Amino acid sequence: MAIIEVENLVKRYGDHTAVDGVGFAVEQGEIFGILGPNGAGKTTTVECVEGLRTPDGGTIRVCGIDPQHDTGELRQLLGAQLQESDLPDKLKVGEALELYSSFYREPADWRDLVDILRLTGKLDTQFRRLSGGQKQRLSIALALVGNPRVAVLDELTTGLDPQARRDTWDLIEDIRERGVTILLVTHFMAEAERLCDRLAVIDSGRLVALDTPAGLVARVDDRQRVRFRPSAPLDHAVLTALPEVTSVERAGSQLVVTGTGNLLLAVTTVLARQQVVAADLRVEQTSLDDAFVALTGRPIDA
Ligand SMILES: Nc1ncnc2c1ncn2[C@@H]1O[C@H](COP(=O)(O)OP(=O)(O)OP(=O)(O)O)[C@@H](O)[C@H]1O
Repeated sequence: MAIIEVENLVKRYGDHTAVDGVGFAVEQGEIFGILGPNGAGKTTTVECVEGLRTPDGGTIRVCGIDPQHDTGELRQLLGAQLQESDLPDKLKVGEALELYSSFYREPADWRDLVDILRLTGKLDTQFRRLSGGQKQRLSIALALVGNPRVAVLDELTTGLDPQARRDTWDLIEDIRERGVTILLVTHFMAEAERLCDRLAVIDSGRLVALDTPAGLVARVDDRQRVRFRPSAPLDHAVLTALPEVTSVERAGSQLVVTGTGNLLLAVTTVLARQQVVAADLRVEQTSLDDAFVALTGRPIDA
Protein backbone atom coordinates (compact mmCIF):
# COMPACT_ATOMS: atom_id res chain seq x y z
CA MET A 1 0.00 0.00 0.00
CA ALA A 2 1.36 3.44 -0.90
CA ILE A 3 1.75 5.59 2.21
CA ILE A 4 2.94 8.68 0.31
CA GLU A 5 1.56 9.49 -3.14
CA VAL A 6 2.85 12.42 -5.16
CA GLU A 7 1.42 13.06 -8.62
CA ASN A 8 2.57 15.64 -11.10
CA LEU A 9 3.87 18.02 -8.41
CA VAL A 10 4.71 21.54 -9.59
CA LYS A 11 6.21 24.28 -7.42
CA ARG A 12 7.36 27.67 -8.67
CA TYR A 13 9.28 30.43 -6.96
CA GLY A 14 8.45 33.50 -9.03
CA ASP A 15 9.18 32.54 -12.60
CA HIS A 16 11.55 29.73 -11.59
CA THR A 17 9.97 26.25 -11.67
CA ALA A 18 11.77 24.41 -8.86
CA VAL A 19 9.69 21.21 -9.16
CA ASP A 20 8.28 20.36 -12.55
CA GLY A 21 5.82 17.46 -12.70
CA VAL A 22 7.44 15.10 -10.16
CA GLY A 23 5.54 11.94 -9.19
CA PHE A 24 6.28 8.90 -7.04
CA ALA A 25 4.62 6.56 -4.55
CA VAL A 26 6.30 5.36 -1.36
CA GLU A 27 5.23 1.99 -0.01
CA GLN A 28 4.68 1.22 3.66
CA GLY A 29 7.96 0.26 5.35
CA GLU A 30 10.22 1.51 2.56
CA ILE A 31 13.29 3.69 2.82
CA PHE A 32 12.65 5.83 -0.24
CA GLY A 33 15.38 8.19 -1.38
CA ILE A 34 15.20 11.43 -3.31
CA LEU A 35 18.59 11.82 -4.92
CA GLY A 36 19.84 14.79 -6.89
CA PRO A 37 22.43 17.56 -7.05
CA ASN A 38 22.20 20.89 -5.18
CA GLY A 39 19.24 22.92 -6.33
CA ALA A 40 17.49 19.96 -8.01
CA GLY A 41 14.26 20.54 -6.09
CA LYS A 42 14.56 17.77 -3.48
CA THR A 43 13.89 19.90 -0.39
CA THR A 44 11.05 21.74 -2.11
CA THR A 45 9.47 18.38 -2.97
CA VAL A 46 9.62 17.04 0.59
CA GLU A 47 8.52 20.37 2.05
CA CYS A 48 5.38 20.07 -0.06
CA VAL A 49 4.91 16.52 1.31
CA GLU A 50 5.35 17.91 4.84
CA GLY A 51 2.72 20.59 4.19
CA LEU A 52 5.29 23.36 4.67
CA ARG A 53 4.94 24.66 1.10
CA THR A 54 1.89 25.07 -1.09
CA PRO A 55 2.23 23.35 -4.46
CA ASP A 56 1.29 25.18 -7.63
CA GLY A 57 0.05 21.97 -9.21
CA GLY A 58 -0.41 18.25 -8.68
CA THR A 59 -1.69 16.19 -5.78
CA ILE A 60 -0.06 14.81 -2.62
CA ARG A 61 -1.46 12.30 -0.15
CA VAL A 62 0.24 11.09 3.04
CA CYS A 63 -1.70 8.16 4.55
CA GLY A 64 -4.60 9.42 2.43
CA ILE A 65 -4.36 12.95 3.88
CA ASP A 66 -3.89 16.11 1.82
CA PRO A 67 -1.03 17.94 3.60
CA GLN A 68 -2.51 21.32 2.64
CA HIS A 69 -5.91 20.66 4.15
CA ASP A 70 -5.36 18.55 7.22
CA THR A 71 -2.16 19.90 8.71
CA GLY A 72 -3.07 18.95 12.28
CA GLU A 73 -3.65 15.29 11.40
CA LEU A 74 -0.52 15.25 9.23
CA ARG A 75 1.61 16.41 12.20
CA GLN A 76 0.50 13.30 14.12
CA LEU A 77 1.50 10.97 11.28
CA LEU A 78 4.64 12.52 9.90
CA GLY A 79 7.87 13.30 11.72
CA ALA A 80 10.24 15.79 10.14
CA GLN A 81 13.87 16.30 11.00
CA LEU A 82 14.54 19.78 12.32
CA GLN A 83 17.12 22.13 10.96
CA GLU A 84 19.86 22.92 13.49
CA SER A 85 18.72 26.53 13.76
CA ASP A 86 15.25 25.45 14.90
CA LEU A 87 16.28 24.75 18.52
CA PRO A 88 17.19 27.38 21.11
CA ASP A 89 20.85 27.14 22.16
CA LYS A 90 20.14 26.80 25.87
CA LEU A 91 17.41 24.14 25.62
CA LYS A 92 18.59 20.91 27.23
CA VAL A 93 18.26 17.57 25.44
CA GLY A 94 15.77 16.17 27.99
CA GLU A 95 13.71 19.38 27.90
CA ALA A 96 13.55 19.33 24.10
CA LEU A 97 12.33 15.72 24.08
CA GLU A 98 9.74 16.41 26.81
CA LEU A 99 8.51 19.52 24.98
CA TYR A 100 8.24 17.83 21.60
CA SER A 101 6.51 14.73 22.98
CA SER A 102 3.83 17.03 24.47
CA PHE A 103 2.82 18.02 20.92
CA TYR A 104 1.59 14.49 20.09
CA ARG A 105 -1.48 12.43 20.97
CA GLU A 106 0.44 9.17 21.32
CA PRO A 107 4.11 10.00 21.74
CA ALA A 108 6.82 7.36 21.87
CA ASP A 109 8.58 6.87 25.20
CA TRP A 110 11.42 9.30 24.56
CA ARG A 111 13.64 7.44 27.04
CA ASP A 112 13.68 4.52 24.59
CA LEU A 113 14.70 6.86 21.78
CA VAL A 114 17.44 8.32 23.93
CA ASP A 115 18.84 4.82 24.44
CA ILE A 116 18.71 3.93 20.76
CA LEU A 117 20.21 7.26 19.76
CA ARG A 118 22.93 7.06 22.41
CA LEU A 119 22.02 10.35 24.05
CA THR A 120 21.46 8.93 27.55
CA GLY A 121 24.34 10.78 29.14
CA LYS A 122 23.36 14.05 27.48
CA LEU A 123 19.88 14.73 28.90
CA ASP A 124 21.09 17.70 30.94
CA THR A 125 23.32 19.08 28.20
CA GLN A 126 22.34 22.28 26.42
CA PHE A 127 21.81 22.02 22.67
CA ARG A 128 24.73 24.39 21.96
CA ARG A 129 27.13 22.07 23.81
CA LEU A 130 26.36 19.00 21.67
CA SER A 131 28.72 17.77 18.96
CA GLY A 132 27.56 17.74 15.32
CA GLY A 133 26.74 14.03 15.53
CA GLN A 134 24.84 14.45 18.79
CA LYS A 135 22.80 17.35 17.36
CA GLN A 136 22.01 15.20 14.35
CA ARG A 137 20.91 12.29 16.57
CA LEU A 138 18.76 14.63 18.65
CA SER A 139 17.07 15.96 15.51
CA ILE A 140 16.30 12.36 14.50
CA ALA A 141 14.93 11.66 18.01
CA LEU A 142 12.68 14.72 17.75
CA ALA A 143 11.45 13.55 14.35
CA LEU A 144 10.50 10.20 15.91
CA VAL A 145 9.17 11.27 19.29
CA GLY A 146 5.60 11.54 17.99
CA ASN A 147 5.61 7.85 16.99
CA PRO A 148 5.15 8.82 13.33
CA ARG A 149 4.24 6.41 10.54
CA VAL A 150 6.46 8.40 8.18
CA ALA A 151 9.76 10.15 8.90
CA VAL A 152 11.17 12.72 6.48
CA LEU A 153 14.93 13.09 6.83
CA ASP A 154 16.63 15.80 4.75
CA GLU A 155 20.41 15.64 4.27
CA LEU A 156 20.65 13.35 7.25
CA THR A 157 24.41 12.96 7.42
CA THR A 158 25.72 16.19 5.90
CA GLY A 159 28.58 17.49 8.02
CA LEU A 160 29.14 14.22 9.90
CA ASP A 161 32.46 12.41 9.97
CA PRO A 162 32.57 8.98 8.25
CA GLN A 163 32.09 7.00 11.48
CA ALA A 164 29.14 9.12 12.64
CA ARG A 165 27.68 8.79 9.16
CA ARG A 166 27.89 4.99 9.26
CA ASP A 167 26.40 4.94 12.78
CA THR A 168 23.52 7.09 11.56
CA TRP A 169 22.87 4.71 8.67
CA ASP A 170 22.68 1.78 11.11
CA LEU A 171 20.25 3.77 13.16
CA ILE A 172 17.98 4.52 10.23
CA GLU A 173 17.85 0.81 9.44
CA ASP A 174 16.82 0.11 13.06
CA ILE A 175 14.08 2.71 12.79
CA ARG A 176 12.75 1.11 9.64
CA GLU A 177 12.72 -2.25 11.48
CA ARG A 178 10.36 -0.56 13.95
CA GLY A 179 7.88 -0.06 11.10
CA VAL A 180 8.52 3.58 10.20
CA THR A 181 8.43 4.48 6.51
CA ILE A 182 11.32 6.79 5.66
CA LEU A 183 11.54 9.48 2.99
CA LEU A 184 15.19 10.43 2.73
CA VAL A 185 16.66 13.38 0.84
CA THR A 186 20.30 12.99 -0.06
CA HIS A 187 23.00 13.90 -2.49
CA PHE A 188 25.40 11.24 -1.17
CA MET A 189 25.60 8.26 -3.50
CA ALA A 190 26.98 5.97 -0.79
CA GLU A 191 24.06 6.86 1.47
CA ALA A 192 21.52 6.28 -1.29
CA GLU A 193 23.09 2.97 -2.24
CA ARG A 194 23.42 1.71 1.31
CA LEU A 195 20.03 2.74 2.71
CA CYS A 196 17.42 3.18 0.05
CA ASP A 197 15.10 0.46 -1.27
CA ARG A 198 14.17 2.74 -4.17
CA LEU A 199 15.37 6.07 -5.44
CA ALA A 200 13.75 8.94 -7.29
CA VAL A 201 16.52 10.71 -9.20
CA ILE A 202 15.66 14.41 -9.57
CA ASP A 203 17.52 16.89 -11.73
CA SER A 204 16.49 20.49 -12.50
CA GLY A 205 13.08 19.89 -10.96
CA ARG A 206 12.27 16.82 -13.03
CA LEU A 207 12.09 13.14 -12.20
CA VAL A 208 14.81 11.53 -14.28
CA ALA A 209 14.44 7.93 -13.09
CA LEU A 210 12.79 5.89 -10.36
CA ASP A 211 14.15 2.46 -9.47
CA THR A 212 16.11 0.42 -6.96
CA PRO A 213 19.79 1.40 -6.74
CA ALA A 214 20.70 -1.86 -8.51
CA GLY A 215 17.97 -1.26 -11.10
CA LEU A 216 19.35 2.20 -11.88
CA VAL A 217 22.81 0.76 -12.39
CA ALA A 218 21.53 -2.12 -14.54
CA ARG A 219 19.52 0.28 -16.72
CA VAL A 220 22.67 2.07 -17.67
CA ASP A 221 25.11 -0.77 -18.06
CA ASP A 222 25.17 -4.31 -16.73
CA ARG A 223 28.71 -4.99 -17.86
CA GLN A 224 31.43 -5.89 -15.41
CA ARG A 225 35.18 -5.93 -15.70
CA VAL A 226 37.51 -8.51 -14.20
CA ARG A 227 41.08 -7.26 -13.98
CA PHE A 228 44.11 -9.40 -13.02
CA ARG A 229 47.77 -10.19 -13.66
CA PRO A 230 48.11 -13.72 -15.10
CA SER A 231 50.97 -15.77 -13.60
CA ALA A 232 51.76 -17.25 -17.02
CA PRO A 233 51.04 -16.34 -20.68
CA LEU A 234 47.43 -16.98 -21.53
CA ASP A 235 45.79 -17.46 -24.93
CA HIS A 236 43.00 -14.83 -25.02
CA ALA A 237 40.91 -17.19 -27.11
CA VAL A 238 40.15 -19.38 -24.06
CA LEU A 239 38.50 -16.34 -22.49
CA THR A 240 36.79 -14.87 -25.57
CA ALA A 241 35.22 -18.30 -26.18
CA LEU A 242 33.20 -17.90 -22.96
CA PRO A 243 29.58 -16.76 -23.50
CA GLU A 244 29.95 -14.33 -20.55
CA VAL A 245 32.93 -12.51 -22.14
CA THR A 246 32.53 -9.63 -24.57
CA SER A 247 36.15 -8.49 -24.79
CA VAL A 248 39.67 -9.15 -23.49
CA GLU A 249 42.25 -6.37 -23.46
CA ARG A 250 45.79 -6.09 -22.24
CA ALA A 251 46.65 -3.12 -20.00
CA GLY A 252 50.36 -3.32 -19.22
CA SER A 253 50.91 -6.54 -17.29
CA GLN A 254 47.20 -6.89 -16.62
CA LEU A 255 44.34 -8.46 -18.54
CA VAL A 256 40.98 -6.71 -18.49
CA VAL A 257 38.07 -9.01 -19.27
CA THR A 258 34.72 -7.32 -19.91
CA GLY A 259 31.44 -9.20 -19.90
CA THR A 260 28.11 -9.92 -18.25
CA GLY A 261 26.43 -12.58 -16.07
CA ASN A 262 28.61 -14.55 -13.71
CA LEU A 263 31.79 -13.28 -15.31
CA LEU A 264 34.04 -13.78 -12.31
CA LEU A 265 33.14 -17.46 -11.93
CA ALA A 266 33.51 -18.09 -15.68
CA VAL A 267 36.94 -16.43 -15.83
CA THR A 268 38.35 -18.01 -12.66
CA THR A 269 37.14 -21.47 -13.76
CA VAL A 270 39.00 -21.15 -17.07
CA LEU A 271 42.13 -19.84 -15.32
CA ALA A 272 42.11 -22.78 -12.90
CA ARG A 273 41.77 -25.19 -15.80
CA GLN A 274 44.74 -23.52 -17.53
CA GLN A 275 46.67 -23.61 -14.23
CA VAL A 276 47.12 -19.84 -14.40
CA VAL A 277 46.99 -17.90 -11.14
CA ALA A 278 45.29 -14.50 -11.23
CA ALA A 279 47.24 -12.01 -9.10
CA ASP A 280 45.71 -8.66 -7.97
CA LEU A 281 42.28 -9.82 -9.13
CA ARG A 282 39.62 -7.11 -9.00
CA VAL A 283 36.00 -6.99 -10.17
CA GLU A 284 34.75 -3.58 -11.31
CA GLN A 285 31.08 -2.87 -11.81
CA THR A 286 29.13 0.15 -12.94
CA SER A 287 28.49 2.25 -9.84
CA LEU A 288 25.52 4.39 -8.91
CA ASP A 289 27.79 7.39 -9.68
CA ASP A 290 28.24 6.08 -13.24
CA ALA A 291 24.49 5.54 -13.52
CA PHE A 292 23.83 9.10 -12.30
CA VAL A 293 26.17 10.56 -14.93
CA ALA A 294 24.50 8.48 -17.64
CA LEU A 295 21.02 9.57 -16.50
CA THR A 296 21.68 13.29 -16.01
CA GLY A 297 24.73 13.95 -18.17
CA ARG A 298 26.95 15.09 -15.25
CA PRO A 299 28.31 13.98 -11.88
CA ILE A 300 26.13 14.78 -8.85
CA ASP A 301 28.65 17.22 -7.40
CA ALA A 302 29.41 19.04 -10.68
N1 LIG B 1 12.19 30.06 -0.90
C1 LIG B 1 12.73 30.07 -2.12
N2 LIG B 1 12.60 31.15 -2.93
C2 LIG B 1 13.12 31.17 -4.17
N3 LIG B 1 13.79 30.14 -4.72
C3 LIG B 1 13.96 29.05 -3.97
C4 LIG B 1 13.44 28.94 -2.64
N4 LIG B 1 13.75 27.72 -2.13
C5 LIG B 1 14.45 27.09 -3.11
N5 LIG B 1 14.57 27.87 -4.20
C6 LIG B 1 15.22 27.50 -5.48
O1 LIG B 1 14.54 26.35 -5.99
C7 LIG B 1 15.46 25.41 -6.51
C8 LIG B 1 15.30 24.09 -5.79
O2 LIG B 1 15.71 24.24 -4.45
P1 LIG B 1 15.68 23.06 -3.39
O3 LIG B 1 16.17 23.60 -2.08
O4 LIG B 1 14.36 22.41 -3.42
O5 LIG B 1 16.75 22.07 -4.02
P2 LIG B 1 17.54 20.87 -3.38
O6 LIG B 1 17.57 19.82 -4.40
O7 LIG B 1 16.95 20.52 -2.05
O8 LIG B 1 18.97 21.49 -3.19
P3 LIG B 1 20.01 21.39 -1.96
O9 LIG B 1 20.58 20.01 -2.01
O10 LIG B 1 21.01 22.44 -2.32
O11 LIG B 1 19.24 21.70 -0.72
C9 LIG B 1 16.83 26.04 -6.38
O12 LIG B 1 17.14 26.68 -7.60
C10 LIG B 1 16.65 27.05 -5.26
O13 LIG B 1 17.54 28.13 -5.43
